[in-house]
Amino acid sequence: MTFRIDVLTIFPEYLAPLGQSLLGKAAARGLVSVGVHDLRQWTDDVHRTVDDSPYGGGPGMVMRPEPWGRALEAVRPPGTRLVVPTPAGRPFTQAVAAGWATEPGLVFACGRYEGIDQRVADWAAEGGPVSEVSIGDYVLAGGESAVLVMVEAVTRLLPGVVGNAESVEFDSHADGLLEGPSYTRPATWRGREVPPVLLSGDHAAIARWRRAQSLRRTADRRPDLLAGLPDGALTPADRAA
Ligand SMILES: COc1ccc2nc(C(=O)O)sc2c1
Repeated sequence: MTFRIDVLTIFPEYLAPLGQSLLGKAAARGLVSVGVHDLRQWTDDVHRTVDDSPYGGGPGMVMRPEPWGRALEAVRPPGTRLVVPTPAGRPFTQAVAAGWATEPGLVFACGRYEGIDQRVADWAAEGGPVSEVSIGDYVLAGGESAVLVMVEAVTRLLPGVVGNAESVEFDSHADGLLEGPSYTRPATWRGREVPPVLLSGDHAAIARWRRAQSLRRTADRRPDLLAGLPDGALTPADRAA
């Protein structure tokens, strides 16, 4: 089953990286298909206008609803989730990415200026799920960077995209915790040793050590993740770590 991604933007060249590396290989293998569309195709004036002044006054410009309505009618398969990156969105998380990866595809609407007329998302909700999401507590100039982030997070979870499926399973956030430290050769580098347990061949001890490191790093860097774990996620051994 090919996962279909469509992106609507006034800066299609910004999404060129979607054709590279991991996603490029996945597309070449038919796992993913990507369409990037210039919103101005659906404008209705000689100047190809996509923005206008905000009702009620205020700084900046708002993206007009008409081009978006026509573009979404042309591009969005019925029932497909519409994702609208916005600083006012719900958090985009690994769990959200995992959920979206089980769907047939996604359509992304990249805002610019002060955002898209709210009636577009409200109207689009009549034709399928709409997710207004943010990739973090900072403000970008537009949705394009956020789309690159979200497309990468989602597509790497699709079956067959990442070579070693196990590596996805042990990613940071995959189990709600941060990944612990990783090491490779040489065993000693500039006077620094690799933790001996990793050279011991004792796989049970290595697994315990890695879990303890993951818990310690999460408690230190992201205590909010620990607080958000479901009941029973931490074993007695975890609590003793
Ligand atoms: C106008 O469109 C925007 C502007 C800023 C912005 N910032 C985002 C974020 O996720 O931080 S998404 C997004 C979309």
